[in-house]
Amino acid sequence: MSRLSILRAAVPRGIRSYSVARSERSREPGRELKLLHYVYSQPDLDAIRGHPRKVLDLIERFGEEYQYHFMNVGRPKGRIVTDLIAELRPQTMLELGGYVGYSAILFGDAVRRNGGTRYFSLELNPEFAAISNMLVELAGLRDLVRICVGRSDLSLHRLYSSQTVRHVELMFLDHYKPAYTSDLQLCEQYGMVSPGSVLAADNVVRPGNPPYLEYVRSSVEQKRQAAQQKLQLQQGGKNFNTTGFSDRVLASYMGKDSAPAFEVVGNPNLIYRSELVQPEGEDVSYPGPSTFYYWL
Ligand SMILES: C[S@@+](CC[C@H](N)C(=O)[O-])C[C@H]1O[C@@H](n2cnc3c(N)ncnc32)[C@H](O)[C@@H]1O
Repeated sequence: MSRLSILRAAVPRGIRSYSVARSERSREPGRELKLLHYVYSQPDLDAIRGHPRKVLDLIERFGEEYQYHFMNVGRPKGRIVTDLIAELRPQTMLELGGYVGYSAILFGDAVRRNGGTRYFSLELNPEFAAISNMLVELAGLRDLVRICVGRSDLSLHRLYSSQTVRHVELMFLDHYKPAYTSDLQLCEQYGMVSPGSVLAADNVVRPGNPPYLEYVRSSVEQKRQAAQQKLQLQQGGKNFNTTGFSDRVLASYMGKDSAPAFEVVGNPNLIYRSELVQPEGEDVSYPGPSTFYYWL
């Protein structure tokens, strides 16, 4: 089960604990396409059409019935983000890593119910993006959710330079772990992430994301020094900081030899405020807590 953390500009929340059911679910290749067939072969498809919750229920039911593992954010962590959406009422929300659309449907629906108008789901894998698109369509969220196919840094650059998105109100990070920091820095450099932005990042404690946590917890002075050092060494942002990641994480999605598309140092003057929040759990056997960070 994946983890999630949230960064936000608001009153800190309390610490809650939660755990996640562990099971030996299959990671068989092609299960995502099977999911699409399963959903679209439902006899009561017309009753499902236009109902985001029913589409989410089907995604969950398919995984449970066939013991397939899907990398969806799921309900406990999802609830924390939907609570954030209800509180912040963002007009526009972005997610990095859309997979088959579970979070886009869950959060896109919440954005719409809270008066928002746009949800951008950035997904690297064109097959996942296509599946997501079809599920978003079925959920009746086509007008709100836009799926951007390709690597997140290029999509962020395109969204910024086309003036489609100038300020990130709420962003959900759930993609290639080493890209969390470089994508955040890219958003900072463009001014898309600025005071008032709220970031929710999954998996920062387990399997962990030490560079990201270090970056957002650093002081302005520390970040200025790091930025200067980076520029002096002419390392720029062309390498992902891979410190503390397992080989498995580095090899996932983009691959261990991948690099960010842009040389950026971010905006060291931004101050983030973070707080650990653990969502309420389901299964005490799960060995570690999930964490949520709130940033200002
Ligand atoms: C954990 S899944 C996302 C789950 C989804 N947020 C949900 O809860 O339904 C991670 C996804 O990020 C995508 N991904 C990985 N690296 C990416 C990148 N650099 N840009 C865009 N998407 C990426 C993967 O293809 C995968 O579909």
